[in-house]
Amino acid sequence: MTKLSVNINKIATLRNSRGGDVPNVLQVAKDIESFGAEGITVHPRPDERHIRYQDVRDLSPQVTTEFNIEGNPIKQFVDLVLENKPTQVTLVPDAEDAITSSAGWDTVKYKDFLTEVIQEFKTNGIRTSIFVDPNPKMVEAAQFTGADRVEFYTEAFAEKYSQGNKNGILPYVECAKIAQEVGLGINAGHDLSLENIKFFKDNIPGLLEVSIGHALIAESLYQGLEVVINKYLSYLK
Ligand SMILES: CC(=O)[C@@H](O)[C@H](O)COP(=O)(O)O
Ligand SMILES: NCC(=O)COP(=O)(O)O
Repeated sequence: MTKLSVNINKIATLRNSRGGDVPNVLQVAKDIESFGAEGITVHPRPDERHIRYQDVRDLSPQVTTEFNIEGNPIKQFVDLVLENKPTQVTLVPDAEDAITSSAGWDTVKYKDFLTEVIQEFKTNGIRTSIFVDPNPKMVEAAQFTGADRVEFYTEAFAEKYSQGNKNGILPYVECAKIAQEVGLGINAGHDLSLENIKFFKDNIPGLLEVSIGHALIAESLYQGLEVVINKYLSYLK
């Protein structure tokens, strides 16, 4: 059984575009949970272009499923996570001006840094996961940071799959084996969608959790559009 954690960054993007409170991020998170999702993921970025630090504070006491906070562990992020004590923190090495996450950690080069931050989170009872490319060397070295899990960066798989190339799964299969051998739990995310999720899940043994945002929100828009348009039409008759 793989848990679905819904990334609600895009809900915050929509809200921020008008400066008001529609849609209400907290209410959407509660609804997502009531529809059966097993977790809520947020990825506050330093410019707060979508999820704001205050959203994290508001969500933290209200999320009743697994709360996963993702981000680059700069001081203000570490403080935010420690203040809110989510179920899981996922460390992502993204640049401040990154449009979205675009690479996993170099777990060899940043071993000491990651070990230190992870230790602090674990001491505070927070499960830790580190975002990694499907690179055997990086997954192997992740065990020495003390992380509980790795999150496979699935963009490369998703891109190949959308072009009809199913071989993009192979590095992930190899890395999943390594992760299991060295005792790391397996999460995955980035560009997973209704199109590719079943194939990914069926090929990755021990997949504990996926976090999905961009495609899931776009798919929800498409699948909800007809219902909503028909409601408007009925009121306009
Ligand atoms: C860690 C990761 O894979 C990201 O996909 C993510 O959390 C999405 O971030 P944005 O919503 O800022 O693109
Ligand atoms: N960790 C990945 C995530 O939270 C969502 O990524 P995406 O589905 O928005 O690409």
